[in-house]
Amino acid sequence: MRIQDFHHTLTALGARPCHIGRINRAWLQGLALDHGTRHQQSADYFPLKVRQGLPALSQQLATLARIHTRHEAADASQRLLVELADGQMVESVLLPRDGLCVSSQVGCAVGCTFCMTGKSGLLRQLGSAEIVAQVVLARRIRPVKKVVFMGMGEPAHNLDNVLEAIDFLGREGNIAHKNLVFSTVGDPRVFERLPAMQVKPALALSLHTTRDDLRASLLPRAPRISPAELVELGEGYARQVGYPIQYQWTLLKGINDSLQEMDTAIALLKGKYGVLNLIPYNSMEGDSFQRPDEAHIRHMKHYLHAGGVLTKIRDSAGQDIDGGCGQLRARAADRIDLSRLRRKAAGQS
Ligand SMILES: C[S@@+](CC[C@H](N)C(=O)[O-])C[C@H]1O[C@@H](n2cnc3c(N)ncnc32)[C@H](O)[C@@H]1O
Ligand code: SF4
Repeated sequence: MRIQDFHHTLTALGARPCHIGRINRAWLQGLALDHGTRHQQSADYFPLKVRQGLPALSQQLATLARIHTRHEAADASQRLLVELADGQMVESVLLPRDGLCVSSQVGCAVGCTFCMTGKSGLLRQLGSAEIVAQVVLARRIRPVKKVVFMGMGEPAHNLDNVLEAIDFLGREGNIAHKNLVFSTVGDPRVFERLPAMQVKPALALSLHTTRDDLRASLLPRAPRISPAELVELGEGYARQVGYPIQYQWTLLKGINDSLQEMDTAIALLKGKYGVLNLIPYNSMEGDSFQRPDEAHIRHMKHYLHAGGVLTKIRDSAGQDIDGGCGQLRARAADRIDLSRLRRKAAGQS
């Protein structure tokens, strides 16, 4: 379901923009849709037909997403396995300091070799209302002031829904535009659409290496844009919006953690309006990748810093609870007959 469908239904019931605005804000705060204010009860505010239609609409929104399981981690993050109306599952992660990581797709077509979400391929897109519903669920647990699109899926492959959700959260959801973070492997459409948005999100570019050939093998179905070109495009966007690009670098031992790689990263990123996030690989069962040793990761950070690149080490949240993107879902899917969900996604009975 898209947010615009929700709004069309309200308009058909006779709701005016001011009514729709109030209903939006109630939904986004996790309150009842007919929530009144201290000064004005809903009966005095909404037209009768709107009031009569709200219970059915509330029911529809409530079934968009519900918490299947909740896992609290030692680092104050919480992973939510969220069940959608058709039984598909996605992950949302409540991050420390009022952040939330949301999913934009069930599965992902890019197929990064180190990512659990990529293993299933794309099962289906999330509607914009399903993306926002993850924020609503999280807000019932604790405040959310930052939303990062770093959960399951490639936002650039579901642009209309993701941008609609960003616009809605930025206008009505009380979230600063720079606190909406669009994370992508990079796609020409991103650099056409984002600069034209009224709500311009911050951008995270999943770079992982400066080498074209290595990037092509790690991210097999990402658009073929060279790392140098990606950085140039990212720099243009960062200068336009006034907030830095976050370059993501999932650290894989012996693959993209050499000092030679760091030297080329310095050559590419020094002087750029960005920050490099080193994300130590979060291991999946039965794979061949490893994260580099702690001492090497710290050395890399200092080396990059000394070379003039602002660098941070970012562990995936909730290391003790299947912290890698897609791992919770994968475990649950082992238990709930994945093939049935695949048939459902393909529209077969
Ligand atoms: C899951 S992706 C979702 C957003 C988008 N598809 C992207 O790649 O930027 C968010 C980030 O998680 C990282 N990631 C995926 N699997 C990981 C793993 N096993 N360990 C560490 N980081 C991982 C990716 O490299 C990416 O930077
Ligand atoms: S890292 Fe991002 S683009 Fe790659 S498979 Fe995972 S979700 Fe998709």
